[in-house]
Amino acid sequence: MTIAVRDLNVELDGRPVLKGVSLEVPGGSWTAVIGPNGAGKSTLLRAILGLRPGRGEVEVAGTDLRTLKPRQRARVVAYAPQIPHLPVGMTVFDYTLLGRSPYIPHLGRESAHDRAVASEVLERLDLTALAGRPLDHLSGGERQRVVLARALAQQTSVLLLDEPTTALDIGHQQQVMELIDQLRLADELTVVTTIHDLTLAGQYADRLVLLSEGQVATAGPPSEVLTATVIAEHFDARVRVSPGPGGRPVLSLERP
Ligand SMILES: Nc1ncnc2c1ncn2[C@@H]1O[C@H](COP(=O)(O)OP(=O)(O)OP(=O)(O)O)[C@@H](O)[C@H]1O
Repeated sequence: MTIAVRDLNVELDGRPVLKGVSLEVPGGSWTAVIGPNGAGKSTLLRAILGLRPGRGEVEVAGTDLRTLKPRQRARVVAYAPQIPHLPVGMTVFDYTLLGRSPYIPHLGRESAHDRAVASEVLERLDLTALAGRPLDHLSGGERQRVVLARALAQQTSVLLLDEPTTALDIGHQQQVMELIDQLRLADELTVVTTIHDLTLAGQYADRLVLLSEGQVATAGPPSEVLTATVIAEHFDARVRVSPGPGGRPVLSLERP
């Protein structure tokens, strides 16, 4: 499912946060939205989801998600927010099962299939041992994977993930990124992630979109976007960029 954003402008508290943003994410591809703190990355994800009103067009497979009811929307797009609301006392399994809500009839109960999907997702994310644990008894990284589990349990064609790896150790970062990539290839998922780890973004995404002060500063394949000059200009950081696996750029910080 293609995502198309055209000339999107979003104001929050009367302040322009996104200014004339346009981007096209082809179906089955992975786009990483990068940029400094406060650039508007999370706002862009929420606008695609239809949760931030704005001027301009946002379409997923030709449909403006703002015109859909929440249940319909949740069958098309799954969203893992950066700071999720986690119900106190709810177990990991029940929280993951919430991802099946769009498929459960009103006043109905989840089916054996819904429970099987939730179990399978927990297994793939290495969370089976925590299934009965309350959410408030988890570490930050465990909680982050559970939020991703809930999103994956929705089995949508589009995944919007806001900083899915920030709290994860290096092994779980790799596991989560590999899993997203496998799902993308196997099920032709369209993925948009915000991500601060630029090397990780460059290793997995087909395309990077660099937001700066609410505007698209540059967009393209990782090797074109992740240059020392671009990073210095927009992040005020000194980095060395060397070719990594498959020619994809690897960044290392250089002390001034
Ligand atoms: N609900 C809100 N009301 C008013 N301003 C907001 C709101 N949410 C975010 N902002 C402002 O909008 C700008 C963009 O915020 P956003 O969260 O989209 O940035 P970001 O690029 O995701 O940042 P970060 O990398 O720090 O997560 C920031 O200046 C922020 O202070």
